[in-house]
Amino acid sequence: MTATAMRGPYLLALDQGTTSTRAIIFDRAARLVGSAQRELQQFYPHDGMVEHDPEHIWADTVAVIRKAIQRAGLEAADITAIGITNQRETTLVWDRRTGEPVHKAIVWQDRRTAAFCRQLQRSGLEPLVQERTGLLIDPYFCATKLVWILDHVEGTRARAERGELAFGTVDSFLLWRFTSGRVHKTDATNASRTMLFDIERQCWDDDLLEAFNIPPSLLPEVVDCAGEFGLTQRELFGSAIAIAGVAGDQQAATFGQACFEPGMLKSTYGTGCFALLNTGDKAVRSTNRLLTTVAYRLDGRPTFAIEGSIFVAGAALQWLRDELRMIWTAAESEAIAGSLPDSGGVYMVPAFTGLGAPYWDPDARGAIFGLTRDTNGRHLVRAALDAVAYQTADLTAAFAEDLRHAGLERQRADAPLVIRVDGGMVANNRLCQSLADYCACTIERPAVTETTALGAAFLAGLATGVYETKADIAAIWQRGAQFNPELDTDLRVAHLKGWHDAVSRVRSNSAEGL
Ligand SMILES: Nc1ncnc2c1ncn2[C@@H]1O[C@H](COP(=O)(O)OP(=O)(O)O)[C@@H](O)[C@H]1O
Ligand SMILES: O=P(O)(O)OC[C@H](O)CO
Repeated sequence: MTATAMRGPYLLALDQGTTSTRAIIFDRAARLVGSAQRELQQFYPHDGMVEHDPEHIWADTVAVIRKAIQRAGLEAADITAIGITNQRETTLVWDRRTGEPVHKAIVWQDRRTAAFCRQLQRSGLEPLVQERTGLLIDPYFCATKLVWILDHVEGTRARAERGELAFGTVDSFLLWRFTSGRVHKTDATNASRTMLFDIERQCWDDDLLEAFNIPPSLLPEVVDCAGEFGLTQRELFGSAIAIAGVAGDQQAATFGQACFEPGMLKSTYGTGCFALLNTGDKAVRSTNRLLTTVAYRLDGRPTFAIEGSIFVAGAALQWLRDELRMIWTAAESEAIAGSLPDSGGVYMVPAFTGLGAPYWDPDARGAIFGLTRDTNGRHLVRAALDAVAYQTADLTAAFAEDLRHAGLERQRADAPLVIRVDGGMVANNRLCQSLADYCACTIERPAVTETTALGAAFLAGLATGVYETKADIAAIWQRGAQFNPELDTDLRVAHLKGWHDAVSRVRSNSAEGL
């Protein structure tokens, strides 16, 4: 269907992700009307360091929005509102007067503060961090990255103390630029990833700010995910557009998947994998080292989630493609892996940047086990896909236990756990089947798999009356495909055991195990 055959209102989602920046325009029924995308340059200045250029992020943002509007055959005035969604935890500091960043953005994957985090753990700060923020001490989150900038970029601490600088995640930086410095805000989901935000009281935490020695004047105001975030400067797109929604990308995907009820679970498979389980108005504390986070906040009321974050999912296939040159495209992994009954006893633990949930081991490194004389490239491809499924199975086991502890078991104990999946990898049917097999649950793939962008559009639509309630949005969500477990239970148990043996051998303290 062409844009002209469709009718407004139109919502524009800006999805600023780790590897690319996308603008997607949806109509009210979540049909895609126009889109544009730009790859984002990655900087690896040193082992374990990952940076982005904030000026690239800004230039790409403006360019993809203009292009998407043009491709949709629309004008800025036709867009009801913009929803912003972004790679989370990536940390920026800029000058309040000029808007100029003082350093490149330090990306969520960056491990430069690993030693500092170990020192903080030894100092006994972790229980306070867990209680207030729902997080664990890890280089992943903003706080230690921000401290690094204040301590390593000459003059920044003094300038911060004089109130001259602003800190924010990518959403805040974009809001600042869109509004020419008039708005310094973030939403509660992005704030909940900083390690400085009290998720129960929904405010910045003075004790943590003091412990990290962070001047409060740096911080943005924290607001709901749907509301008034200001207008884009008129010169940018021809006329001003209202910004009416903001959420971190994994939370936006949760919203785009219409996971509005406690017990609903989504898992997104891109560079990494991030699974969020809605726990309603209760901030459930994990007994399995999962994170407690804000899923979304509307009308001042937070809805919480527990989250399992896996750092490497699709990135393992990129590695097979770019470094080992075993495949030409990630997509061909489906046929290659599907040509084998299993990985032939080969296990790949893709801990390239350490292990995330539930292990949280920044010093673990990747390994391949079980090689024999007849192992070939196809086994490695299968092992890479299976590793994504095994890691998800670790998360679902942890989710199930946490729910039991919290007395939040699914409404019907005999109903299979359902995971709504999305992200670039889930085009792969072999992966979806392995997810169903190893997690022993039903996998639902929506008709629209751009759920991150869709979630941001939904939030902007809620704020502007395009949708009246979340129920309107839930009615739009449609299943595209379903996968059910087919693997024999004994094989499932044996393969998971093989995986856990492999994981225990890459742990930096291998005695710890799971
Ligand atoms: N058909 C496929 N099978 C397996 N992996 C895929 C497939 N298509 C894309 N990928 C992987 O998905 C990732 C891209 O997904 P995307 O959601 O765009 O990621 P991100 O938002 O993290 O940049 C890449 O790592 C790529 O290797
Ligand atoms: O940009 P993505 O899709 O790789 O997501 C990154 C996450 O938000 C990191 O927490």
